[in-house]
Amino acid sequence: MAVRTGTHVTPARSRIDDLDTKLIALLHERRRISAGIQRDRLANGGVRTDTAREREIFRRYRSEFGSAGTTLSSTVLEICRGRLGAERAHHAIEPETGPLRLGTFSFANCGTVRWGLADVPTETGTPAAMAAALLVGEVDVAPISLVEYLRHHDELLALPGLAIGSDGPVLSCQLFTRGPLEDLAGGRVALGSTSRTAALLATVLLAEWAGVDVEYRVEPPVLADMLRQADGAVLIGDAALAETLHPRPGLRVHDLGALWRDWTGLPMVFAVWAVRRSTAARRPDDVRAAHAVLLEAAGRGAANLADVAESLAHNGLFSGDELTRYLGTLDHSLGERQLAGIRHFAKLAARHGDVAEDADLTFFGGDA
Ligand SMILES: C=C(O[C@@H]1C=C(C(=O)O)C=C[C@H]1O)C(=O)O
Repeated sequence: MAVRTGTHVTPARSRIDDLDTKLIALLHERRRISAGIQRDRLANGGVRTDTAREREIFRRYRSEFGSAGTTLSSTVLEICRGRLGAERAHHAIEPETGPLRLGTFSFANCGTVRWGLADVPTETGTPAAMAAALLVGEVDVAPISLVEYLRHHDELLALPGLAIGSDGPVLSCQLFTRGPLEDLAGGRVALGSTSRTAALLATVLLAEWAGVDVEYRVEPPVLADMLRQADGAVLIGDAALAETLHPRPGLRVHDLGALWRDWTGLPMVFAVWAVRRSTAARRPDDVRAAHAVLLEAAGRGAANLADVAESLAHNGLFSGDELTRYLGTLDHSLGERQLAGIRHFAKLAARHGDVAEDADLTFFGGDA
């Protein structure tokens, strides 16, 4: 189908539409074939999926497209065989020895921990890529979006004392609109595809606090494109921070951490650190050691925020002062108030149908 801009059809756009049509048809075909293979595997007494094979697929996409390839392959697999199910955790491929593989987010929100980790090798990626890597066993201990944790709570354990959140403004989980929130009623909000928690928080806040009914669409996290088709947009990470520190004229920036605290009086936790239950059961001492390394790294980073900020400023996106302010705003703690925030959010999330009623945090070591 051709797309019209003004009165004339753009040939390049119509080629893109053709390609999307073909990609969608290919995905349908892939899903049909995959369903047949899954049926055969189950009929022969096997499990529905083959983790080694899926890892091969992840690697292939990753070698083509980097961390976006990991996200893409996890989405392709999700379309073809359903969500990552409990059965796969038991089949994640895990080395029995050697150091556990640590993950962090590529965003500045992990800057403090990354700086503290210094030479400890880590994998970095977007929250979506890290969630996929943790669930399929490509990393062992990594931060994960709170919503992804809650969706997979029966496969994961959270690490005590470490999170990514805020007790008030967060600066990097934002809803951008042209007018007041009430004006969104009956309109459309684009949700950046890198986000799970902020996206769900925005939908909860708009429905339950602002009382507006809105249509949602997941879009690539590029603000200008998102707002071309929608009245509001949710962004996270460095892109959100940049659009907050240097706002576009005419746009209103609603800080989701601040809205949540105004509404509930509680801090918001956007991500926690987690380990697969299977890894925790098989290598408890190694997980304990990795946990200690992470807590120490976070502490060392927090005690040297100006240096952390300088190291991050080298990428040229933000100044050292901006980063010092941002890193000081983030809350990496996971105490009683943060847990109360998580539980309150989990209840609201369940009401909106995105996480199970019984989803809760279970901690490695059995405490908070
Ligand atoms: C504070 C942040 O929290 C994050 C928000 C996430 C989400 O919305 O799913 C996931 C991980 C964190 O990166 C941020 O993105 O800056």
